[in-house]
Amino acid sequence: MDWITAKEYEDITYKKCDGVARIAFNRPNVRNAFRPKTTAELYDAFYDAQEDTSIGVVLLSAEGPSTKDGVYSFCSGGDQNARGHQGYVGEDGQHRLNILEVQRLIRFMPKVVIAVVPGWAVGGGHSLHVVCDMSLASKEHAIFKQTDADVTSFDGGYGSAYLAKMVGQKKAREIFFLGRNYSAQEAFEMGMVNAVIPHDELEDTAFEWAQEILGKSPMAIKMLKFAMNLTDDGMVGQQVFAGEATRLAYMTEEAKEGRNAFLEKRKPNFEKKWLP
Ligand SMILES: CC(C)(COP(=O)(O)OP(=O)(O)OC[C@H]1O[C@@H](n2cnc3c(N)ncnc32)[C@H](O)[C@@H]1OP(=O)(O)O)[C@@H](O)C(=O)NCCC(=O)NCCSC(=O)CCC(=O)c1ccccc1C(=O)O
Repeated sequence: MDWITAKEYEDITYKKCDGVARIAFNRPNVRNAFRPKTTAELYDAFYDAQEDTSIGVVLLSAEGPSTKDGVYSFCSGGDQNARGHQGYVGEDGQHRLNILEVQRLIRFMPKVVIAVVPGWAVGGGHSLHVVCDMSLASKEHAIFKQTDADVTSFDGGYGSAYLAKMVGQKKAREIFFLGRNYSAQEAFEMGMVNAVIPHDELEDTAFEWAQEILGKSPMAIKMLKFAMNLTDDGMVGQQVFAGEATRLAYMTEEAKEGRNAFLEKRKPNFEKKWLP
């Protein structure tokens, strides 16, 4: 693959190649924990990928391993060193909880987002893989773990409630209440990982999955993602789906007549096309 750096950041890497964007955590020595700078950079890169019409699939991955001990990680959640009294403290001294904005962008963007999990996926890092459309995990190194209840944190949205839709209520409660480690194979058997891949093939496989998706109809993929989100996302899910339906309606002759009639200050002529 001929990855081209799309933008330079401090806490993440951001590259593009053949319709695929790869956004990767780049703090491997702290198991890719995120601080406010990281979440701001993630949001910026995801937004760029959303707006780039040449991009259809985004891989959320991670650089590594740690130069300290050779351990691989996807993300270990919020950086506990940056955690202050009311959130995570950025360089400007403000306390923020803005990983949830990143989650919403992943959830609502009209492109497929695949979590590529090379190692630890823990706490808020676990929630991030849950909110992605699909997850691929390293056979040898991926470990899934929820530590929220150890550090008085609780992702009460996609990280837990949506996880429960995925793996079932009893299993989701076990994951959160006991905080155990689960292998890639166990995560696959629970239904929260799509495939277990030999570590050396993980990134190539993710790229191949992305290329398969890119061969499909962009409109159909987008509408399918939004349709599958809809029932779990309530009125916002309906809004996102209906927004795309409105775009489709705009493309009809009927919509053009409505717009033209307004601009020409006349009554619209909809030609009585009430389809059965
Ligand atoms: C991930 C571990 C299980 C890995 O264990 P191990 O392999 O033994 O490595 P360690 O020796 O523990 O770690 C190596 C090195 O990394 C540092 N480190 C690891 N994780 C973090 C972290 N999260 N923050 C800061 N530093 C970290 C560790 O200190 C070591 O450093 P050395 O200097 O080398 O000693 C294990 O590391 C582990 O359990 N990590 C902590 C996992 C955790 O509890 N994460 C936080 C969960 S809460 C969360 O993620 C916030 C969620 C959230 O963001 C949110 C939720 C709801 C609403 C809003 C928000 C929001 O926006 O904030």
